[in-house]
Amino acid sequence: MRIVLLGAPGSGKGTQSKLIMERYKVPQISTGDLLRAAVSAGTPLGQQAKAAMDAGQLVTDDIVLGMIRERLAMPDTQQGYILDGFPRNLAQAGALDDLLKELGKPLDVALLIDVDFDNLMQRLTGRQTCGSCGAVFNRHTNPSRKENVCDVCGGELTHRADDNEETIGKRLKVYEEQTRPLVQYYSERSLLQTVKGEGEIESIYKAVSEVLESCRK
Ligand SMILES: Nc1ncnc2c1ncn2[C@@H]1O[C@H](COP(=O)(O)OP(=O)(O)O)[C@@H](O)[C@H]1O
Repeated sequence: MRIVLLGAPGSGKGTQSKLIMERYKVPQISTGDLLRAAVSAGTPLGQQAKAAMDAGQLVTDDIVLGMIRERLAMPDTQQGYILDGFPRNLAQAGALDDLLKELGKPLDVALLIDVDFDNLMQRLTGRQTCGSCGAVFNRHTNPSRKENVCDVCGGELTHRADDNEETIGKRLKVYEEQTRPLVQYYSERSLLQTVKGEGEIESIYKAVSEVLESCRK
């Protein structure tokens, strides 16, 4: 199944992607993760991308499209994939359509995880990630947890470089201006499905999997 996951920063796309990946055995392709890996490896591409990422702006379409083109040529995407954080604007969506036309493998669904603005802000400002095992926590929603210690492995919790209040505001603005138009784009192509991304992770995932099952038929 070929899935585009849409949603603002903090909407839970990454969390839901991982659950979908386990169930459907398709890889999650996160342009954010690919870019962060390039930045920490210090590749030329990473060096180019870093400034835009730190400022909460989008990295240029050329860089991101090159990465996606390479990734979709890998054999593990034959049975499908989850695109998480891509496309992020109309130009990227058009380029993705062209690429998939070339490959003869169109998308099955664009799934929007819909979360209110206030909720997003709270989630993003409290987000902490374990440096050892990658688990994600929120100090607003589980304040009883020991400060900066991972519940899963005891590792140290860190903030993502772009999870500070100023950058968060910019990322949400970029989402509103550049990414939200994709909702209409996919709706016009009869590919859009929406689930509410508030409440328990498991109940959101239940709604997500119901949508995906209905798309498989
Ligand atoms: N498809 C993309 N196009 C341009 N820039 C991107 C794309 N995906 C990720 N980025 C860059 O990486 C940053 C982090 O992306 P991501 O991990 O998806 O974050 P978020 O949690 O804000 O959705 C973005 O703010 C942006 O600078």
